Amino acid sequence: MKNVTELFGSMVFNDHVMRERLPKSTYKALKNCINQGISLDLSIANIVANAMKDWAIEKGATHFTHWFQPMTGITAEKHDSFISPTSDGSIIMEFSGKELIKGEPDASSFPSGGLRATFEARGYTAWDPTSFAFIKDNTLCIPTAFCSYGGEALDKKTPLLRSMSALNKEAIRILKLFGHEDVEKVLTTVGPEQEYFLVDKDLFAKRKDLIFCGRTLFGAKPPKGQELDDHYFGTIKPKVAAFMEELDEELWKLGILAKTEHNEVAPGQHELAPIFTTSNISTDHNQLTMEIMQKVAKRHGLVCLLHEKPFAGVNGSGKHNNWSLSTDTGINLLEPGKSPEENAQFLLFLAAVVKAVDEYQDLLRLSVASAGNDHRLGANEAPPAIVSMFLGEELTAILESIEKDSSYDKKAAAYMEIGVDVLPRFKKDTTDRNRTSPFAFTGNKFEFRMLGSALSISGPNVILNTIVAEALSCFADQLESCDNFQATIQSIIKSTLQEHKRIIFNGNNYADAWVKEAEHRGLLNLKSTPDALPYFIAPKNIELFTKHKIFTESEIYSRYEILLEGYSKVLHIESLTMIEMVKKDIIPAVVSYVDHLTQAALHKRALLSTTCSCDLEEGLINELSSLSGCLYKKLNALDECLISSTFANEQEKANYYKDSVFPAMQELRAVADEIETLVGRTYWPYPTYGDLLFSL
Ligand SMILES: NC(=O)CC[C@H](N)C(=O)O
Repeated sequence: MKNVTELFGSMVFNDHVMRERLPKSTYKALKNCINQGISLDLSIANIVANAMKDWAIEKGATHFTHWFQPMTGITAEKHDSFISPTSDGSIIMEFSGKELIKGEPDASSFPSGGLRATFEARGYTAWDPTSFAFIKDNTLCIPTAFCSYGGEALDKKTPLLRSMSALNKEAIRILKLFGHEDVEKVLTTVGPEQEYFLVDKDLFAKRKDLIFCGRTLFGAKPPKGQELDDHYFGTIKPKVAAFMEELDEELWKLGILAKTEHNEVAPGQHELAPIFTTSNISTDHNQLTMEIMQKVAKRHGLVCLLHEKPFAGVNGSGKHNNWSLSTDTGINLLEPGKSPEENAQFLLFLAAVVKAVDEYQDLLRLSVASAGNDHRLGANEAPPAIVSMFLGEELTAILESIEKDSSYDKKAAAYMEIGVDVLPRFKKDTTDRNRTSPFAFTGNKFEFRMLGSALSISGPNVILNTIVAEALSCFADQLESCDNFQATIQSIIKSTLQEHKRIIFNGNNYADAWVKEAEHRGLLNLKSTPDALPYFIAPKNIELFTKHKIFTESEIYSRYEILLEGYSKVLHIESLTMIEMVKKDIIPAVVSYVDHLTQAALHKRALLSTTCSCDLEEGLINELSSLSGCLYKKLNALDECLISSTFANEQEKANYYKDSVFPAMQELRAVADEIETLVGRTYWPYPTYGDLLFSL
């Protein structure tokens, strides 16, 4: 029996360890820097670094690294040992404050989107003391931000921290008006539900598409998929349970709040949900969770697929981002209150989210845009590409009553004397969860469901924090200069509803009627990544980001370029993989099988002359010959698509991949999948969908 309380955080230089190991004054100074966001004095950093090193060495560490999140969407690390030579030929183990605070990795091979000239290859990593250092693979990892020589953010952490501080600033303005003088900080919190697939390692190794692209590029539909709904919450198979047990242990050691695990809807699909924590730590933890899932899976003879749509025809994998706001005094600002005054505050924050989501639906959409997620959105329990909000019937009715100046219900009358007469008291929303909604209110938080499973949660949370900060800032401007606080709140909520209620939709987001209705309401329907990304550089969005100091204009352009480039590159790699699979494996398989059938027919004929029927062989030979002719044509068409012309810019290139390359890939796949259904098992070069999905 493991002692989970002892295990938990045992590899983290957390607050508990700091208090234990640092001199009181150093601890206090460090905490002060963390809380106030000010930089650490070198003399203090030296003491912290030394204590960290001693602690890490005791735990078996030999190296340290600045652990950062470049714009690849994954993490990066460069290990340095603690050794330092002495004059007598031996070594001592050293780690200085300077090494803790700042690193200078060569940044030249990370995507920078033009932010870093090649002659300025250096980048800086700077310690983020709001996220604890930890030990992974005998290396002390120091969470850091990563920026260019000129100071521009080259990573995913820096903008997230900036967005958290923007939201803090604006939320505090509002809270002061409500009399919360004791609140010093408002933090955004996130709990990301991580979905993933597990497949057998040996089967994985036989599929180039899984190896190179993380998803199947071919595969005929198996006789059984998820039709019977028998996998969702089903008994966890022993092999998977053993994986989950070790995964939990590894995550707990790193202080990751792994809480819930279950089988998901698709066969072979699972989910791990942590307890929420501040957005910054949650983002670090989610990156670690994805990394450790993949490592632990290998130790169990499995491969963990984080792709958003590894298999066509069954559910994809998402990462539902449960987002909320809370104060350092412990108030969840998205929790409906018990009194009308509390509800006035709640409804104001809610209105800010409504305004934010409607005004910046383009940014929310593009924050989840990737080649992988394009396959997922709009089907199999994943939300569609049209951003809308689900508030549930009760909350919607309350907001409507405010908008129309009508009483919500009779019970509300009891609270009229308080002066916020149409801001009634109400219970937590109890309506059913709507799985098709991209952005659903779930009682005391919003579940942003559009995120794909492989995505760093940084991007979507940067957007969420920033757009809500902007809405709160508008409200604060009005409230700070008004004469009648309560009347102004009411009018803000009312006008917000009038202007933005088009974004609220509680119905079925999959229905064709919704697509039409959404269009009628003027909502965006950005179906693909290249359709969504240009909104990054829309003037209103540049203004938003620069106003709140989230991104400079050049940082915005760099991200836009990187994302576009990433999209085209993924499709290019997928196309090349398809071509290789068809040429090297699928064609030889069909040819052999047809030859086998031909030989069989010839042998029959030789033995029994014309009396024997060769209908089966002839039928299959004919069918396969015609399909393989078609396959060859589609293969050449895709091949030709890739001998591309030059493009004026990355947008044009991404559009080309979407409009020309992608359809050619789909057409090639369709023919190959049909061929797969006809070719004998021993001839087919790959494990089938049935093998992959039901192997554990
Ligand atoms: N049951 C569920 O929550 C399914 C979610 C779904 N897998 C998605 O892609 O978002």
